[in-house]
Amino acid sequence: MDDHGIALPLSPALRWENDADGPAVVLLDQTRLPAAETELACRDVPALVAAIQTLAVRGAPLLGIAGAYGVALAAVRGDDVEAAAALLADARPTAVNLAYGVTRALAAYREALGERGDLAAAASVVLEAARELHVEDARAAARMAGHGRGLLRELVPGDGYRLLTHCNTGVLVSGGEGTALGVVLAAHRDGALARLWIDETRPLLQGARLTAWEAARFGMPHTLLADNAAGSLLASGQVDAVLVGADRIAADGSTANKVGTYPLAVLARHHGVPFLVVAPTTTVDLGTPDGGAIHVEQRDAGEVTHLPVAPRTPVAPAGTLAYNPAFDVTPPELITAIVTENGVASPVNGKTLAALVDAGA
Ligand SMILES: CSC[C@H]1O[C@H](OP(=O)(O)O)[C@H](O)[C@@H]1O
Repeated sequence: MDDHGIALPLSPALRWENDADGPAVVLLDQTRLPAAETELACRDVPALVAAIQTLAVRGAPLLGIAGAYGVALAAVRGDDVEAAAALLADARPTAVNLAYGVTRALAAYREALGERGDLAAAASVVLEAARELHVEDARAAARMAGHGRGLLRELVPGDGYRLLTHCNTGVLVSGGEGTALGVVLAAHRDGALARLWIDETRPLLQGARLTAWEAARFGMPHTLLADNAAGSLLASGQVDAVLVGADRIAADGSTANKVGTYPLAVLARHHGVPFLVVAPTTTVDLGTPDGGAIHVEQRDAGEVTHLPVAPRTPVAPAGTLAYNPAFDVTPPELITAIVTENGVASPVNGKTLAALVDAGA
């Protein structure tokens, strides 16, 4: 429930548990989807860090929530909370939300400990801080969906939207119903979604494995495509808008998102198709001035040379070198609008973006 007593749809991707086996951050293991829906109970911070690094839990807003619960897990266990927070914040570099969630939880812990000097009391305070972030993100997801559906009504004549998305941005990245896919879901619930085109999103196939799984669960009309087919699809006139998420939005509106987003933005601009980024203001990092200052995570070559699902069949000869940036950066001039829980920034620039961040302060 949110603070107005309104039932908020909380994501199935992550929950806190403290049962006979002790405290745990319980995840829907995203490395096993779509073949299996299995839970992964992280009972200490090293296990949660490993889950973050293997993308058992992933997606910027959800990483922030996981990081905050990780600090709470260390506190409840009586571990070194400062050391645990450092491990969590460094688990993945690009999504600003992870460091944000960890920092916010750690600040709550430090304040409580300073005031009361009581570890148990501080542990309950930081757990409540994690829960607050969780609900805030679910509320932000609902508000982004509202702003996004309004923008689509302005941009796309009639109903029957044909929307293209990249990677995965639904319940599996959120405390609630997601970012970009949350907007698509709202359009679907309005009866306005004719087709969701899903980029498979090499190399880890978040689109094929996760977005198609979410679209099927919600009954959305959807079609999967190889990333390389997006250009001819846009050229064919079958896409009314492209919607993507974000991992870090710099102060000038430059946006880091899953690799393949930047070429999609160039294609969308070339074909005159609106390109929308949907992200909560916790993904905006006014301390990072522009795209060149964003640290893009480089990941293991094995993710490119092997399929991402068991038995991880090699698709290249042994010893093949691979270039595997997890993200790329789209400049603000290629982005039609950034949709946040506080409203829409368009044109995308430092002024319109800062106004949305300030609106939530
Ligand atoms: C809206 S957060 C989802 C965002 O995170 C994904 O990256 P990863 O799967 O590596 O966590 C991708 O960039 C999505 O757009």
